Amino acid sequence: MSSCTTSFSTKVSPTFRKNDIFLKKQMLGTISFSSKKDSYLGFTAQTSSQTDFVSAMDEDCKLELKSNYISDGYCKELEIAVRAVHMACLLCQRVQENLLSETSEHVHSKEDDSPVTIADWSVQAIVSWVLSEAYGSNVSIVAEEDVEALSKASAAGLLEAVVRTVNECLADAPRFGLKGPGTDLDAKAVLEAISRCSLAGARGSKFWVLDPVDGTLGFVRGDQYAIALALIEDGEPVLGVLGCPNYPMKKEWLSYQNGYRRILSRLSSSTSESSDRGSVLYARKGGGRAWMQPLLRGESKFVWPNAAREIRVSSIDNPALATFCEPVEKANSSHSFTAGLAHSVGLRNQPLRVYSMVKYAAIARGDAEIYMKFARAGYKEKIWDHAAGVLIIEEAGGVVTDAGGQPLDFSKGEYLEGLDRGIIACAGAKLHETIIGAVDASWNSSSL
Ligand SMILES: Nc1ncnc2c1ncn2[C@@H]1O[C@H](COP(=O)(O)OS(=O)(=O)O)[C@@H](OP(=O)(O)O)[C@H]1O
Ligand SMILES: [Mg+2]
Ligand SMILES: [Mg+2]
Ligand SMILES: [Mg+2]
Repeated sequence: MSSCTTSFSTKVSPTFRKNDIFLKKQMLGTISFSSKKDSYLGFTAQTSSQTDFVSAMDEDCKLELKSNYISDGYCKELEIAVRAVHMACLLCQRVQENLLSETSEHVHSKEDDSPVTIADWSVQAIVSWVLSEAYGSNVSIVAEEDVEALSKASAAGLLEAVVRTVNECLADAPRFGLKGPGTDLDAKAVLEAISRCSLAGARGSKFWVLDPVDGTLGFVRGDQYAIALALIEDGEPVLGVLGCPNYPMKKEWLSYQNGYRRILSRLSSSTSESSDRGSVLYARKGGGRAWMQPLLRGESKFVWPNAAREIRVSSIDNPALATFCEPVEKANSSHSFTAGLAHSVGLRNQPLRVYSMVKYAAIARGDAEIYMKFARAGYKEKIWDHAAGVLIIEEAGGVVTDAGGQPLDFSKGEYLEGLDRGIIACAGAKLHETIIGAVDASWNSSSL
């Protein structure tokens, strides 16, 4: 992604021609004419910098493109977010391999008994540091982890491991076309980077949302997990990046359940296969397009830029042929309710139980058609568990709502307030309607 492509249309004089733009825009790379209907001209523009593009168009062409471009843009933000997530994926792969080989690393329990590891804190530090370098230390980020446990005197060894992991990862920054810190970050700088990501520190209507490791349980069990970064503006995700370090470009290994650990250890010892071990998905709001990149190999000389492939949701709309995903843990979503619902709509395939937002990735990539999550009454879904996945599915052609058919509301702080019963993501509107109808039909007789 050394440059960014954006599409838009604008009203111009009927005599305006493609060459008028080409002649004046050498600095922009290419602008190609896509359609001319009445007095509207469609463009696809490739540019390396949002600012160049906007100012050049204004100056030379006298077109009012500024607001158009900015609302369709997020070009620079996406570029940085994708690179930060790639770095985070490699960090997590290294930590997970260490966990699996049972050498050193620690898994801790939070107050709600959920796990947290050095990968969760380290990724949060990395992403926070990269975004702060790009946008200043006032950048607004809301993320899952805090530094309470890490700052205790008894956690000195843990903090040391996090600082070491962060610095190892930042040393790799130039491979991703990013500038590293020059000298290693000390513990204070790492703690600062982590604690900067708080709801209290999120100013204004535009902020980043980060789940440094989603599906930490899957991560510590040597299975699927994701790194999820999104940008929210005016209550809606406008950019989403999902790093899936154990979800290769090829889909086969996704459905390999019961024994993922063995697959992983084989992959890490095999150079040819490990080159296709993970993927990073991303999208910007409004373009109707989403992409996927292979993860760079940890040890190789392969450097940025990385090639991307466009992804699209599945075209299957017949429940009998569809596959549905759901959380692995019964405690996180009712398996009995979805089993009844699956039966009622004629879903025949076994549910694909996968940890983390990899479920959203599976729908966006066309590897499954339906994702359902019905948490127990009283549980409030967090924005970082959904923002990136929702946008990527929508831009890849899918539909995501609550069980009442309403869009998820990212405008009320840390939680998805007002969520009706559960979350339903589908490859298309027809399947979505079917599932929503079935939830209504079976809800009252359920014990949820
Ligand atoms: N009780 C309860 N109900 C519903 N959801 C909960 C619950 N507790 C936690 N969480 C959140 O679920 C996130 C993991 O979701 P998954 O879909 O990966 O679930 S599962 O691990 O496959 O069962 C997980 O995200 P991470 O903490 O990032 O792993 C939690 O935010
Ligand atoms: Mg967690
Ligand atoms: Mg999560
Ligand atoms: Mg998490």
